[in-house]
Amino acid sequence: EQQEEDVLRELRLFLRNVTERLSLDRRFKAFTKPVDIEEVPDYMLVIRKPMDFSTLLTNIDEQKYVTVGEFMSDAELIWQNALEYNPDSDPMDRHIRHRACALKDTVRAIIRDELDEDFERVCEEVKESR
Ligand SMILES: Cc1noc(C)c1-c1cc(NS(=O)(=O)c2ccccc2)cc(C(=O)O)c1
Repeated sequence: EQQEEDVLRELRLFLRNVTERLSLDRRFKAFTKPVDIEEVPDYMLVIRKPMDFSTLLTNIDEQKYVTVGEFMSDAELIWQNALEYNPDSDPMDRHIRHRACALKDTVRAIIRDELDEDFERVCEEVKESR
Protein backbone atom coordinates (compact mmCIF):
# COMPACT_ATOMS: atom_id res chain seq x y z
CA GLU A 1 0.00 0.00 0.00
CA GLN A 2 1.01 3.66 0.07
CA GLN A 3 3.33 3.37 3.08
CA GLU A 4 5.26 0.57 1.31
CA GLU A 5 5.61 2.70 -1.83
CA ASP A 6 6.86 5.61 0.30
CA VAL A 7 9.53 3.38 1.93
CA LEU A 8 10.72 1.95 -1.41
CA ARG A 9 10.83 5.41 -3.00
CA GLU A 10 12.99 6.65 -0.11
CA LEU A 11 15.24 3.57 -0.53
CA ARG A 12 15.69 4.34 -4.25
CA LEU A 13 16.55 7.98 -3.51
CA PHE A 14 19.17 6.90 -0.93
CA LEU A 15 20.73 4.23 -3.20
CA ARG A 16 20.79 6.61 -6.22
CA ASN A 17 22.48 9.30 -4.10
CA VAL A 18 25.16 6.87 -2.88
CA THR A 19 25.79 5.46 -6.38
CA GLU A 20 25.99 8.89 -8.00
CA ARG A 21 28.49 10.14 -5.37
CA LEU A 22 30.70 7.10 -6.06
CA SER A 23 30.48 7.74 -9.83
CA LEU A 24 31.83 11.27 -9.29
CA ASP A 25 34.94 10.04 -7.46
CA ARG A 26 37.83 10.01 -9.98
CA ARG A 27 39.46 7.04 -8.20
CA PHE A 28 36.48 4.90 -9.26
CA LYS A 29 36.26 5.91 -12.95
CA ALA A 30 37.01 2.31 -14.09
CA PHE A 31 33.91 1.16 -12.17
CA THR A 32 31.49 3.60 -13.82
CA LYS A 33 30.73 1.50 -16.90
CA PRO A 34 30.84 -2.22 -17.74
CA VAL A 35 34.37 -3.46 -18.48
CA ASP A 36 34.79 -2.99 -22.25
CA ILE A 37 34.96 -6.44 -23.91
CA GLU A 38 36.87 -4.86 -26.84
CA GLU A 39 39.54 -3.70 -24.35
CA VAL A 40 39.44 -6.83 -22.18
CA PRO A 41 38.38 -9.73 -24.48
CA ASP A 42 38.64 -12.57 -21.91
CA TYR A 43 36.82 -10.69 -19.13
CA MET A 44 33.53 -12.57 -19.48
CA LEU A 45 35.38 -15.91 -19.39
CA VAL A 46 36.74 -15.10 -15.92
CA ILE A 47 33.97 -12.99 -14.36
CA ARG A 48 30.54 -14.66 -14.16
CA LYS A 49 28.55 -11.62 -13.00
CA PRO A 50 29.98 -8.26 -14.14
CA MET A 51 28.77 -5.19 -12.25
CA ASP A 52 29.37 -1.41 -12.42
CA PHE A 53 27.79 1.85 -11.22
CA SER A 54 25.69 2.39 -14.38
CA THR A 55 24.17 -1.09 -14.01
CA LEU A 56 23.44 -0.40 -10.31
CA LEU A 57 21.57 2.79 -11.32
CA THR A 58 19.54 0.90 -13.94
CA ASN A 59 18.66 -1.77 -11.34
CA ILE A 60 17.57 0.96 -8.89
CA ASP A 61 15.34 2.57 -11.56
CA GLU A 62 13.87 -0.85 -12.39
CA GLN A 63 13.01 -1.23 -8.68
CA LYS A 64 15.17 -4.37 -8.37
CA TYR A 65 16.23 -3.57 -4.77
CA VAL A 66 13.78 -3.75 -1.83
CA THR A 67 16.53 -3.60 0.83
CA VAL A 68 19.99 -2.06 1.13
CA GLY A 69 21.29 -5.62 1.60
CA GLU A 70 20.16 -6.58 -1.90
CA PHE A 71 21.90 -3.48 -3.31
CA MET A 72 25.10 -4.32 -1.37
CA SER A 73 25.16 -7.86 -2.83
CA ASP A 74 25.45 -6.31 -6.31
CA ALA A 75 27.73 -3.42 -5.25
CA GLU A 76 30.18 -5.89 -3.66
CA LEU A 77 30.53 -7.63 -7.05
CA ILE A 78 32.27 -4.50 -8.38
CA TRP A 79 35.27 -4.79 -6.05
CA GLN A 80 35.17 -8.59 -5.80
CA ASN A 81 35.32 -8.89 -9.61
CA ALA A 82 38.18 -6.35 -9.80
CA LEU A 83 40.21 -8.29 -7.18
CA GLU A 84 39.48 -11.59 -8.93
CA TYR A 85 40.33 -10.43 -12.46
CA ASN A 86 43.44 -8.46 -11.44
CA PRO A 87 45.34 -10.77 -9.02
CA ASP A 88 48.90 -10.28 -10.29
CA SER A 89 51.75 -8.32 -8.75
CA ASP A 90 52.28 -6.05 -11.80
CA PRO A 91 51.65 -2.34 -11.20
CA MET A 92 48.44 -2.19 -13.28
CA ASP A 93 46.82 -5.05 -11.28
CA ARG A 94 47.96 -3.53 -7.98
CA HIS A 95 46.55 -0.15 -9.01
CA ILE A 96 43.05 -1.51 -9.78
CA ARG A 97 43.14 -3.60 -6.57
CA HIS A 98 43.95 -0.52 -4.48
CA ARG A 99 40.96 1.25 -6.04
CA ALA A 100 38.75 -1.81 -5.48
CA CYS A 101 39.72 -1.87 -1.78
CA ALA A 102 39.14 1.90 -1.50
CA LEU A 103 35.69 1.40 -3.05
CA LYS A 104 34.83 -1.40 -0.58
CA ASP A 105 35.84 0.73 2.43
CA THR A 106 34.08 3.82 1.04
CA VAL A 107 30.74 2.05 0.43
CA ARG A 108 30.80 0.36 3.84
CA ALA A 109 31.60 3.66 5.60
CA ILE A 110 28.75 5.47 3.78
CA ILE A 111 26.24 2.72 4.68
CA ARG A 112 27.42 2.64 8.33
CA ASP A 113 27.28 6.44 8.66
CA GLU A 114 24.17 7.25 6.63
CA LEU A 115 21.79 4.27 6.71
CA ASP A 116 19.30 4.40 9.59
CA GLU A 117 19.00 0.88 11.08
CA ASP A 118 15.28 1.34 11.66
CA PHE A 119 14.79 2.28 7.99
CA GLU A 120 16.62 -0.87 6.81
CA ARG A 121 14.49 -2.94 9.21
CA VAL A 122 11.29 -1.52 7.66
CA CYS A 123 12.65 -2.40 4.19
CA GLU A 124 13.31 -5.97 5.40
CA GLU A 125 9.71 -6.18 6.65
CA VAL A 126 8.41 -5.03 3.23
CA LYS A 127 10.58 -7.72 1.63
CA GLU A 128 9.22 -10.44 4.02
CA SER A 129 5.64 -9.36 3.29
CA ARG A 130 6.10 -10.05 -0.44
C1 LIG B 1 37.32 -2.34 -13.84
C2 LIG B 1 38.23 -3.38 -14.40
N1 LIG B 1 38.21 -4.64 -13.96
O1 LIG B 1 39.17 -5.32 -14.64
C3 LIG B 1 39.76 -4.47 -15.50
C4 LIG B 1 40.87 -4.86 -16.39
C5 LIG B 1 39.18 -3.23 -15.37
C6 LIG B 1 39.54 -2.02 -16.09
C7 LIG B 1 39.10 -1.85 -17.41
C8 LIG B 1 39.49 -0.68 -18.07
N2 LIG B 1 39.18 -0.43 -19.41
S1 LIG B 1 37.65 -0.31 -19.95
O2 LIG B 1 37.71 0.13 -21.31
O3 LIG B 1 37.00 -1.58 -19.71
C9 LIG B 1 36.88 0.92 -19.02
C10 LIG B 1 37.31 2.24 -19.15
C11 LIG B 1 36.64 3.24 -18.43
C12 LIG B 1 35.56 2.91 -17.62
C13 LIG B 1 35.15 1.58 -17.52
C14 LIG B 1 35.81 0.58 -18.20
C15 LIG B 1 40.25 0.30 -17.47
C16 LIG B 1 40.65 0.09 -16.15
C17 LIG B 1 41.46 1.13 -15.48
O4 LIG B 1 41.97 0.84 -14.38
O5 LIG B 1 41.57 2.24 -16.05
C18 LIG B 1 40.30 -1.07 -15.44
